Amino acid sequence: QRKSNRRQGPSTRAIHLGYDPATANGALTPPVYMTSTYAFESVEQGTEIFEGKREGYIYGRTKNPTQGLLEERVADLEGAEAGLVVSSGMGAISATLWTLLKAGDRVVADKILYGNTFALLTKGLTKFGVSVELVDFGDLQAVARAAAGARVVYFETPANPNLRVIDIAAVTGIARRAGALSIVDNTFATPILQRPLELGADLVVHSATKYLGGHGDLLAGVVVGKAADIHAIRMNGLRYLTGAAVSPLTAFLVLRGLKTLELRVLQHSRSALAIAELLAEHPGIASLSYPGLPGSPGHAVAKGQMSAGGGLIAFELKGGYQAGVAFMNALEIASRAVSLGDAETLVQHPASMTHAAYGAEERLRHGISDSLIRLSVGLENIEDLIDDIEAALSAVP
Ligand SMILES: C/C=C(/N=C/c1c(COP(=O)(O)O)cnc(C)c1O)C(=O)O
Repeated sequence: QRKSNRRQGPSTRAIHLGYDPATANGALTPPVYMTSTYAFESVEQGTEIFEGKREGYIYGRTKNPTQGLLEERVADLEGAEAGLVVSSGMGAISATLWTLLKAGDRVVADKILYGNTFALLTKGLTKFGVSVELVDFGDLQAVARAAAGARVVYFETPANPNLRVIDIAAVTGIARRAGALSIVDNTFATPILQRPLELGADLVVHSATKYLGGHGDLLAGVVVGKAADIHAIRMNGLRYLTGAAVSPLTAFLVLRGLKTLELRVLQHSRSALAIAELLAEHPGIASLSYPGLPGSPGHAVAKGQMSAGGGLIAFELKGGYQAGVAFMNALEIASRAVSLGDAETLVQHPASMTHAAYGAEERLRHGISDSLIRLSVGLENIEDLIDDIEAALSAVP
């Protein structure tokens, strides 16, 4: 019997919750159920499971024991009743939105989103009669005006790619008062640094491809929230709207990633802060955005909802686009690659890569400049990263 009934920390829960080796021949790590279907003891048993009268597994597109343990652990980390894991972040976002929305509904979303989320909203949902209104979520009056009559209010914070920070409690409060559901994409911060459900959000989505998996070796997506909502997204959004089922092997790899999530996110944050401080002092930097840095645009709001700044930094060089390209091409440890949250440091050019879906005019209107650089700070030793960045900065003509 434990001395205190204190709640265990996130790492302890991410490593131990919901699995007892005694249930699997003593295997310390959970089995990977590589099966597409499940045998019933009798027709009657199968019928009862289909009817939902009896717990059980039917077919790999909706449920799997390895996936289920991961869903339990991610939901626990986010403080959610339930979770659903699918095959990519876009799979989680589309399964969620297709389940909640029908023709005639309206979505209010922040203007700064991952490029393909922007495309799903503006080019995907609108084809089926859903209207989408992009609003500056920094202007709470504008959000309140737009949220009236909306079905969903959707945003990322910190947002991809310029690390814009949005006040979760303020925006989710506006959504609730308007009778709209609020959905927050928590990919950049992770539940280690911020838990939007505790701040009023109804649903949280993740690209588990990023920090949750943490090793650049998989694609997966997550949505967590109330059990009834997650059940509906599983049985509609996953089962027949998207079919975006995750591989049990991938679920096992994300389970493995979760064991070090806290360690990694705190290390990413320490290294990113050290690099942000270096860039803030560098004469060649024109603009810098890092939620954990005093003076950075979203720092005041970030301090109220994030326990550290995370691993992403967005900045521009004084020489604009050309200087940015020269800098990125001169890096030797950082890889020129999209994605983020990997052990490897990654650098990319949003305007021509992750946010090309916006188009040049929309990018400018939404504050994604052609000279913006997005840096995902990895787990390499910080001295090596600083040497690499300083050398690349001095290589800029
Ligand atoms: C190449 C991918 C990048 N991002 C993706 C992403 C997704 C979509 O997640 P999947 O890629 O479908 O797992 C959802 N939500 C956020 C905040 C994201 O950044 C990238 O920016 O570099």
